[in-house]
Amino acid sequence: MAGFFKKIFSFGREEGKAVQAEQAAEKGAFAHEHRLDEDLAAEEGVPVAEAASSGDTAKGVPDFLVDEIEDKAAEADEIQNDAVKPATEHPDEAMLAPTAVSTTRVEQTAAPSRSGKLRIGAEVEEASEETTVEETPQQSWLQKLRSGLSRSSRELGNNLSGIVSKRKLDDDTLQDLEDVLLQADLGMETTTRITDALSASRYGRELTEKDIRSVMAREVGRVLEPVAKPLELDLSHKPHVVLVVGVNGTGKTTTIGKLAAKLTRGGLKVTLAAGDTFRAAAIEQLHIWGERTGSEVISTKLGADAASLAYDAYARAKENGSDVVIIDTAGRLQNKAELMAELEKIVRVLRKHDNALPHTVLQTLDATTGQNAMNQVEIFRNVAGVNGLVMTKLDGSARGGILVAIAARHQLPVYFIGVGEDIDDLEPFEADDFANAIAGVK
Ligand SMILES: Nc1nc2c(ncn2[C@@H]2O[C@H](COP(=O)(O)OP(=O)(O)OP(=O)(O)O)[C@@H](O)[C@H]2O)c(=O)[nH]1
Repeated sequence: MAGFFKKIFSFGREEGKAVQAEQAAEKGAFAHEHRLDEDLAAEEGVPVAEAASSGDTAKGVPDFLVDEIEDKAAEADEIQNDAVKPATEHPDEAMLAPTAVSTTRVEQTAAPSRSGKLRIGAEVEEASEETTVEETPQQSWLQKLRSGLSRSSRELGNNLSGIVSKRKLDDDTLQDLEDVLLQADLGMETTTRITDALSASRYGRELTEKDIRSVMAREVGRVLEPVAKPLELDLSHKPHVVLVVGVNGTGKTTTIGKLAAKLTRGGLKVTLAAGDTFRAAAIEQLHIWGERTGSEVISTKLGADAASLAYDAYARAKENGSDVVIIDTAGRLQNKAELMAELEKIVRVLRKHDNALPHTVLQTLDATTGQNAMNQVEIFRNVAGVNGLVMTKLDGSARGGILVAIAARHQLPVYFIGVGEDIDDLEPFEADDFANAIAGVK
């Protein structure tokens, strides 16, 4: 037995150990029957030219992505056992009429009232609450990140050793290096930064793999540093509304659960809205997260209007005094145009309450999908006004280079990374740790 101090308002990586025993018991409760190995994001390399010839039906959405999501929706429909009904289209007035909303009410321990701005990921307060939870040896999040990114780093190493063996840095070496860095999904901007920095300091001199890795870590760190920001919740407009969007299977619901756990442990009152009305399992999954985190869950029947549910959830969260309401959304509908229309509608309808809603639009990206994640950001940013990212599955066979390319292109804050399926596996994003892991620098 080992006692330790539980940090109540830290929202960081230290707290959370106190629920390990509970997690262990609950682990496995999630069937994950909807694991989407073949989600849209896995389909990489769709030629833009080929796709450009198809019709575009959603505002600001490249045609090839319309096709991709439509294809995935068709595939998913075949394998899905859920009895899916089409989302009903309501005129706005009808939509705002009361709907059959169900809630899971959960006993919450009395939480201190919070106000002002809170940074999620930073320590806010520490309490000396002794716990008696057995500490089980666990991989640290950094180990998980490193092992997740080891594939990227190992591939890079193999390619680099071919380039640098007994060669002085010349134009050919720089060209080879550029190819290797682009293959690692780092994107042209960051690749050029790295080759320019090496050229400036080592042109004509012998170059080792270690030299390249250390310049790479430094330059990637510089690209990531501006986007590594903690999520800020402004509780002056209680509840702070977080809309979570992303392609199916990228980890929206799981991330919502993990985030709710951080917030409730920090003394905040959270309401969850099951806005993925397309899939019964998603609604069920959110209810389980609600129970685990002591959050009230607002849901409705399968196939019901998601915008209406979001509208009702906000009203309920205001009524129940929530600090934060987190809204799940579908990652897939019958087709891509519908998905985009639904997201636009959720935003439009939420704004009937308050034009500033939603305050935060988080997009989840699956780190194992590589280049396609860039396309996903382009789409969801246009349609849903994404203003922050979470990269999930960095513990898996991650292809983390794309996060660097996305940071360089979009400069959207990366609030968290997902490093596992457990409740504690959501970590604040830290630029240097990530840069070192991807460059394979200790
Ligand atoms: N290894 C790992 N798995 C994760 C992580 N985040 C989510 N997952 C898993 O990824 C799968 C999909 O996660 P969900 O949260 O259901 O994804 P979603 O985006 O809500 O999917 P839809 O409801 O289909 O739109 C589940 O099996 C999760 O447990 C992570 O950081 N690491």
